[in-house]
Amino acid sequence: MSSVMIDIRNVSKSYSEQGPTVLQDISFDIKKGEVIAILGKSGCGKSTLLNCIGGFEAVNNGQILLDEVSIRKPSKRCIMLMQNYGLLPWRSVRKNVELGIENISLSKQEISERTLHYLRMVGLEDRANALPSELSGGMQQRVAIARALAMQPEVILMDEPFGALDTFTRYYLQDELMQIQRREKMTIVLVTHDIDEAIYLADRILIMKPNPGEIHKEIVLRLPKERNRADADFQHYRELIFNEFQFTHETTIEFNI
Ligand SMILES: Nc1ncnc2c1ncn2[C@@H]1O[C@H](COP(=O)(O)OP(=O)(O)OP(=O)(O)O)[C@@H](O)[C@H]1O
Repeated sequence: MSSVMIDIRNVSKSYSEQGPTVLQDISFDIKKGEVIAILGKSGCGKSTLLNCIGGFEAVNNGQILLDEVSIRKPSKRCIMLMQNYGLLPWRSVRKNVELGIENISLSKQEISERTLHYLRMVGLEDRANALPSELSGGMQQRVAIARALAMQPEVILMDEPFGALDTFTRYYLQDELMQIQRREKMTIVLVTHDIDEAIYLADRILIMKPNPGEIHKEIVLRLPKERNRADADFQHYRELIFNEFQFTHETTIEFNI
């Protein structure tokens, strides 16, 4: 994992001429196969940054390069996984996964085989004919992950992908995602509010600060790929990040007994 894949150079962004600067002079790079988490308080510009990387929003200054070519519009090499799953309610699970690969030059059999392959990978091949409404939130997110994987992108952008799920489903899907990421060697950029999720999944965490949105700190996680939320190194990073957000030690409470 060494070559730079995405290069974000001095990027600034406002949504309108008179509007506030949402992103200011943001620069960092993302290596092929790397998992980057972008962490920050609400409104600091995380989703805006992700949308600029995906080519859904234009930048005002600077540029974003994918393999040295400027990103100006969305591409199949780099796709977005939304928090609300983006499934079509009238299409079966299988048909939802096929949606992403219908318009590329694959035969019907190839589409069907690829769809089943990724549904199997997320453990849902036996629900292929169900409608999204017949599945739990976690299962719907697995369908969305299978649909994204079936497109075989090189980069997956994730905006709070597990935010709406309960803790156990979230842990389960985080584990599943990491196994798939290792197998498929995808590059992932993950926006999250969840400090533990960032430490559990990422190689590197970028902490943003708001008004205007800037990269405040980069934390390289020197942890093995197989992580344990309970071990001392994990706690060390948790404390480091909590302190960055000044969650801890803002006030001292004394108890007089
Ligand atoms: N399409 C838009 N038009 C105008 N302003 C926008 C638009 N999208 C976002 N903003 C503004 O840009 C700022 C950053 O929003 P953004 O959604 O990128 O932040 P965020 O860090 O992802 O927030 P959250 O964690 O709450 O999702 C906010 O002030 C928001 O109101």
